[in-house]
Amino acid sequence: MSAEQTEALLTVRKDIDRLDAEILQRLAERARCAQRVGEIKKGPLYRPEREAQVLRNIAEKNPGPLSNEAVQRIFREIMSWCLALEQPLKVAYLGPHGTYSESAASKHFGGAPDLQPQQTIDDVFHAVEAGAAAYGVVPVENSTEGAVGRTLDLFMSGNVSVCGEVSLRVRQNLMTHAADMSQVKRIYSHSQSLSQCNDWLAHHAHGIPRLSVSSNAEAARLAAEDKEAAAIAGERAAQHFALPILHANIEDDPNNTTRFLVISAHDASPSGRDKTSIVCSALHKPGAVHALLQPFADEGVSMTKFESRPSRTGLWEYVFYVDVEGHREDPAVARALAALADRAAFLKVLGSYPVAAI
Ligand SMILES: O=C(O)C(=O)C[C@]1(C(=O)O)C=C[C@@H](O)C=C1
Repeated sequence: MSAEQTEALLTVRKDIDRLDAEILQRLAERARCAQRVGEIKKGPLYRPEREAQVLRNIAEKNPGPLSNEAVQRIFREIMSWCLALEQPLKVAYLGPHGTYSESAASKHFGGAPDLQPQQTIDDVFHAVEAGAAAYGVVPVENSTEGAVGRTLDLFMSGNVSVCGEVSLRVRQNLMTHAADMSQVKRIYSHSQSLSQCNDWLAHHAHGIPRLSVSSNAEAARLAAEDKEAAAIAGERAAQHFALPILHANIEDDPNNTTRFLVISAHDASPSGRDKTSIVCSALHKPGAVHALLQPFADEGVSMTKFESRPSRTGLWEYVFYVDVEGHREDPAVARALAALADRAAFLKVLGSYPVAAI
């Protein structure tokens, strides 16, 4: 580097040091404000609707050159650590360490909460119902694989509300200590991940046995112990088990996305851009399903999801999981829900929550 370049670099770094000191002072002021809010507030300290508003506001005011996603992720962390000053959060998720559910929990709550891995989706519901964790994160649908049936069934029988959603772009990677595919004798993964990589496996791993295990993280753990094995899992699992990624992004669908819901004892207040999730059942007669959903059309409320599942109670043949745009307190949504309650054999409002901001 020339003397001139060294000089220029020193000047810019001085600016960076000065700005960092200013940011730090501002962060301290912001954290003290959050502490004051915590003293004033009644009820739960975590406010999903307020966090969504802050994140949307940040994207609107972003002057660049950092992307909206970049600044939102930074502010996600700032709020996470400010909230931790008010109250440290416990969040249960479908473990073990390294799963996509863990990534979803971090994406939604930031780095501050105590993330508690659970063995099954049932355990996540139980942890929240028993109050062992204030919040839980459960997978609900994947763009390639469809609905996660167990989660839907537990919403029907369980006693929790939905207070948030997280959308996670799911990238699958083949990770192994083997030097190349010719040395790989078996491939472990969760059955859903194996089927998300069907085409890639047919072309690059033809004839290698695929072994389905309880989670991608478990697959990575097994591959870390066996030089002839590979796992298909996310980057987080590769990092956790120090497994080299031999082939990255091997999912067949370039837009492979999993949606998670955040569960707790309460739902969220209106944020201005919300969704409401319900589960309902129609009376057993012709045209009943059409009639059931008519109130949404009448009130101009858009449906963003409709999923039917065989009822497990024996009382009704099918139950329907429906997401609509808007909060249950919005007048049009409230009227539609009241009309639906009149004609449904069964209705449970799972909760209203902000549309995922990041
Ligand atoms: O506004 C509040 O209620 C706060 O507690 C502050 C704050 C924030 O840092 O902006 C922190 C936690 C809440 O979940 C929402 C927002």
